[in-house]
Amino acid sequence: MSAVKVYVAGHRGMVGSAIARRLAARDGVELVTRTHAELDLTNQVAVRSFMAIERPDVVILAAAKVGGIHANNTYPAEFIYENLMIQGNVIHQAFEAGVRRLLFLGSSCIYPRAATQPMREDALLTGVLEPTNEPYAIAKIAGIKQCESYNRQYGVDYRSVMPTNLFGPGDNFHQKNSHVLPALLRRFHDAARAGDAEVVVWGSGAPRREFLYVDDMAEASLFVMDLPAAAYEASTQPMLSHINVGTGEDISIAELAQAVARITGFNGRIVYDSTKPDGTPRKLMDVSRLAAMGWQARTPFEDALQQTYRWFQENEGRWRS
Ligand SMILES: NC(=O)C1=CN([C@@H]2O[C@H](COP(=O)(O)OP(=O)(O)OC[C@H]3O[C@@H](n4cnc5c(N)ncnc54)[C@H](OP(=O)(O)O)[C@@H]3O)[C@@H](O)[C@H]2O)C=CC1
Ligand SMILES: C[C@H]1O[C@H](OP(=O)(O)OP(=O)(O)OC[C@H]2O[C@@H](n3cnc4c(=O)[nH]c(N)nc43)[C@H](O)[C@@H]2O)[C@@H](O)[C@@H](O)C1=O
Repeated sequence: MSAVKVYVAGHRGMVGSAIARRLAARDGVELVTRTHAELDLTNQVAVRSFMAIERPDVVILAAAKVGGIHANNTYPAEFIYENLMIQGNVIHQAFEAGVRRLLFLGSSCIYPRAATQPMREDALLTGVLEPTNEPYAIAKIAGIKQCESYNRQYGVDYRSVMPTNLFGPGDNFHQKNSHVLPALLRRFHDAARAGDAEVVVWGSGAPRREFLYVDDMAEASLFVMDLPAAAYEASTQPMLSHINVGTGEDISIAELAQAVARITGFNGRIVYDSTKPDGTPRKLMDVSRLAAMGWQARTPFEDALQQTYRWFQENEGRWRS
């Protein structure tokens, strides 16, 4: 039997690399990858030519313009333009090249800012989005709807998973553009090493977030991708094809800061900078649909935090330039 050819878009990113590692360990999989420098996914002609030549059997779309609250709020044009282009090109050109199965990675920010907690899949398009990341969320919603539209019109099998906030080895530890967890690991680590008296955390500390370890996310992605078509369809309602991925548990940013202080050995004061935005007050996923299908997160938060911190310490150099 010939190998299944799987193209992972974004294979050097945090999630894409975790997915690629799992796929590489599987028998019967031929992994296809291109770096950003080799293939700019915003370039329609290049993506068309790549798909026509490679003709993968399956596409996993983990490439995107990604960042935390500051990056989303500061570069909204890049977040909407690049994500719409990447998705539009990859999904459409995959279809043109005969790809029958595709997995699109969205985000929990697709749900309204004031969505009932925990957020069920059918909360989509029921209210106003969080302003700090609306352009990114609109692009992600368009990605879900593009997959649904091709399924409806052409009978292909394009699936969507909506991850909660992710973290782990390979994360982005940029001082401003990263998400909160890597940002705090770095800041508290630096403060502990320098013997600083205090560390500043953005916002009020009150917002609540749900954090999923990237290896669990990679496992969930392949779990959803591998489901037989009937099982996937049965789990989704018509016009509601996306599936939440998370732990089903959240913590406040203040609790996160305390956990990071513990792990990095910081004993000083934690102060809150109220000039920085809080963003969505709470983003807790309802993960009952995925649980009913047979998957749940398994890496304990403290273990995952330790592993991420270890990875940061081993790779610190790349963030110091
Ligand atoms: N991290 C998180 O907390 C969450 C992530 N997600 C989603 O999961 C997916 C993966 O995110 P994550 O791994 O964290 O992100 P990363 O930033 O770590 O990885 C994104 C990857 O996409 C590549 N990429 C970006 N733009 C282009 C382009 N124009 N052409 C080719 N490649 C490109 C990047 O390459 P390069 O670095 O070389 O530019 C990188 O390899 C995304 O869809 C994201 O929206 C959803 C919820 C939460
Ligand atoms: C995954 C998700 O990520 C983004 O949304 P977000 O959850 O709001 O992202 P965040 O991780 O950057 O912040 C979470 C909370 O934490 C607070 N916070 C404290 N101190 C720091 C800090 O130092 N850095 C950051 N980034 N946040 C901090 C921050 O003020 C906020 O209250 C989306 O834009 C979009 O990308 C998306 O889908």
